[in-house]
Order: sequence, then structure tokens, then C-alpha cells
Amino acid sequence: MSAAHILLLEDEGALARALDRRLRRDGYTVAVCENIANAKLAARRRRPDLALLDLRLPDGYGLDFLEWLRGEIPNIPAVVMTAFGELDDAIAAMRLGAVDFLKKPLDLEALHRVVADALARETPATRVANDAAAAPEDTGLVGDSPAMRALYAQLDRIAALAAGEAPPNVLLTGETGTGKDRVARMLHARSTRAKNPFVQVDCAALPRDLVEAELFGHEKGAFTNAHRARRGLLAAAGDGTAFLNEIGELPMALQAKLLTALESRTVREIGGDTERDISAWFVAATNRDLAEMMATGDFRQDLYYRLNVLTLHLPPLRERGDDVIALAEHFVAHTAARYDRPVPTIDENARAAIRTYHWPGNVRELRHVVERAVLVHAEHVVEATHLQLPAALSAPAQRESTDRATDNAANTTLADSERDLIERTLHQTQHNVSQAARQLGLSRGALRYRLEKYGLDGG
Ligand SMILES: Nc1ncnc2c1ncn2[C@@H]1O[C@H](COP(=O)(O)OP(=O)(O)OP(=O)(O)O)[C@@H](O)[C@H]1O
Repeated sequence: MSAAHILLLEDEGALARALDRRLRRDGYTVAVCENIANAKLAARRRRPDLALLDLRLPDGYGLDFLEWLRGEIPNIPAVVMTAFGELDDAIAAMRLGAVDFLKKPLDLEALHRVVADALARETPATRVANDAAAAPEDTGLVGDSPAMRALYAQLDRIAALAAGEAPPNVLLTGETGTGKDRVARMLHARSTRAKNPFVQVDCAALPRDLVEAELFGHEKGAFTNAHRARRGLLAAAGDGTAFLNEIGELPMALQAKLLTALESRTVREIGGDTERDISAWFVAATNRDLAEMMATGDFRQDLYYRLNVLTLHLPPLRERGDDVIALAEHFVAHTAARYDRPVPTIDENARAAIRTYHWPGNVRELRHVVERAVLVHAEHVVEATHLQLPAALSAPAQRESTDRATDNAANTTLADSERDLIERTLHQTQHNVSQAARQLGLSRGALRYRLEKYGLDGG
């Protein structure tokens, strides 16, 4: 399989050249277009795997192009480059399926990460197209352990309940990286709602005002930047599925508003006075302990019971026995295919290390570890050292000595201490970036910046 092909739509020549150079250096092929007309021709000439686009273009508006492109290639991931003050555009872009944003002025390291993440996102359609080693289509998840088999059976039963005007709400629980997002998409795909929209709101990724506007919609002029009226995602999901990801992060005031919407199955837009009916199926997910959050007054009990009509728990990877090996083999094959390399084998020591490690970041962490090993080290064989598993974190005795070493200011720089603190906090929070940021008193953006700076894996 050849390298991913990126369609870059950017009219500022110098910026386009810098982006082009960086993307080629990262191994992608790139079609650079300075206007929408050329971008349409380029997309027809060679089907891109990802679109990276600016919004203000000489012959039109980038989002109109994105809408056209999605008509041609329904699941194409798109990354939108926005300038300060274009939040409204960013919301609209998300509706059109943009998977990420890059703020101008651009940081080329962030570009590298965002593009790689966007390409790694596996929507059902792109998975079929890009991944010869994909999980069997009838399950969509790799793993055959008793815990996973029990989950598959429940998944079908729950999907069958999605028909009707007010289907039971579903709550997906499980540690970070266990596959909740993927399961939400599978529930939708297997239900009678599959042909209708699947819309996702990531309650942790957006600031409070944006989450509210996203969920409920707004009238024109309801707040600064609300240049046009917009329907909220709860309504936009129509007869499809509304996936409320990281529901534990929803601020209290919005929890009350969401509860009212779920109970009445209507929404009132911000700045509006009419109620709109909603007919979506609600699937929510969290990696936080909502029971504990209720006890500390951080999550409403009534909302919890309303959401938690049906629960599906995703077991941590360390409780799935040899699934961890099947998954590692899957990701090895997947990475090799994506980068057009021979598929390496995993040697016995590496298998033992994979089995022993406790995988706090679960399947996502395993995927990253294996991808890095295949890309950076392994030509023919993946060996234990290629995995670079943090031995210190799995052995308490060693951890103590690491702590002592970092406490010794004479031997440590400030940067070392910061890196160590972040690493430990990530470990404690099982690689939940939002939670780690809160614990460290940083914004998510500030933590992300440091993760990049220190080459740490946030999950
Ligand atoms: N059983 C599985 N088979 C194959 N891939 C999987 C499986 N479970 C998870 N993945 C992959 O692992 C990554 C993490 O999964 P996902 O995003 O669904 O986790 P999550 O539980 O929603 O995490 P978070 O709580 O942090 O949002 C994704 O790339 C997903 O496709």
C-alpha cells in the first residue's frame, strides 16, 4: 500500500510550501492547491486520504469545498486550519466531519501529530478501504477473550433496542483507550439507525460555551461570533445517534440542561424561545467513575440514572488474556500495510513483555507502542527493547528509586522534574489527558504542548 495522499488547500504560498515540505518529509504525498477549483480537480484526479484546508480562499469558502468533498468521499478525514476568532467556523467544520483543527500561526510539530492522528482514525468506511488486516467486519473489534465475547453478545442485544422513538439511553464505561468510541460507532452501525447521522460531541475537548452551542444550537446573535443561527447536534442527529463522549466532563450547569432535554426529548436553542423535538438515540461514554463523582457532588444523580438505562462496560486490556497478543499482531500488520513495509514478526521476549505490562492506556497505548516499534526499530522482527515499555512504572521498587533520583535536585534539571511529574500524573490518571491537566493545574492545551515537547505519549 502506498503512503497516504494529502490534499492541501492553502492560498498563502509560503505557508503552503512549508506545509508541503514537512508533510513530504513525514512520508506523505501531497497535492498542493491554492484555490477550490484546483482542489476539486486534484481530488478527482487522485483520491486523497486526508484533506488539510484553510477556510478563506480566493474563490470561495473552505467549508463549501469540504461539503463537496464529503459528497465525493463520504468518510474522508479533514483537518481545518483556523485563525483566531474563527470558532464559529470551527463548529461548522466539525459538523461537516472535520476531525481536527490547527490554529494559525501553525506549529509544524502539531501538524505532524494532528495529521497522523486524523489518518489513524478508523471510521468503518476508511477501515475497509485502508486496512487489509482489519478486524472481522462482523465484530469490528479484535479480541476473542471471554470478556470480549460477553461484550459482543450484549452489543447486538443493545443495538436491537435502538428502534423506536425513544430508545433506551446507553452508557459506555471503561478506562481510557478501551474502545468506547469504537463501540459507540458499532452500536449505531448495527442498529436500524445506521443510515441516519452519527454525531459525536466530545464534552472534554471544547470550552463550556462551545459545548453548550454544540449540543443545543443557537440563534443568530446569541453570543459573540454567532453570525448565523445553527442547529445543535442533539437535533442534528435526527433519527440517528448522538454520541456524548466524556460525559463526566460536562459542567454542572449543562448537566441540568441535558437532563431536561433527555426527559422532555426537546431542545431549546441558546437565545431562542421555541422547542425542537429530538428523536436521536443517546449513547454516552465516560472513563471516569460517575458513582464517585456523584458522591463528591460533581455529577448529577438524576442525569446518571437517566443516562445509565443500559450499561456496557469495556474491560481493561489487562483482563483480556491473550487478546493483547492478537491486538499487537493486528497493529503490527496494520502499520506495516499502511507504510508499505514487510510485516515483522513479534519475538518471544516481546510477547512476554506485552503480556506482562499492565497497559494503563489500554488498546490505544498498545497501538502507539506497536506503531512506534514497527516504524522506528523493527525491520523484520519486533523485539522487547523496541517496545520501550516503561519498566520503572510496572516495578514499585524501581519506581521508588526513580522518585529518589528525581528528588535529588543536584542531579536534575527543572525540565527533567517537569517531565517526570507529567509522566507520573499520566500514569496515575491512566493517560487521561483532561484529568492529568486538571491535576497539574494546566489547561489541556498547555499539557499537550508539554507532551509534545518531552515526546510523551498522552494517549
Ligand atoms: N478491540 C479493538 N480492536 C481493534 N482496535 C481497537 C479495539 N479497541 C480499541 N481499538 C482502537 O484503540 C484506540 C482507542 O480506542 P477508543 O478511542 O475507542 O477508546 P476510548 O475508550 O473511547 O478512549 P477514551 O476514553 O480515552 O476516549 C482506537 O484507535 C481504536 O480504534
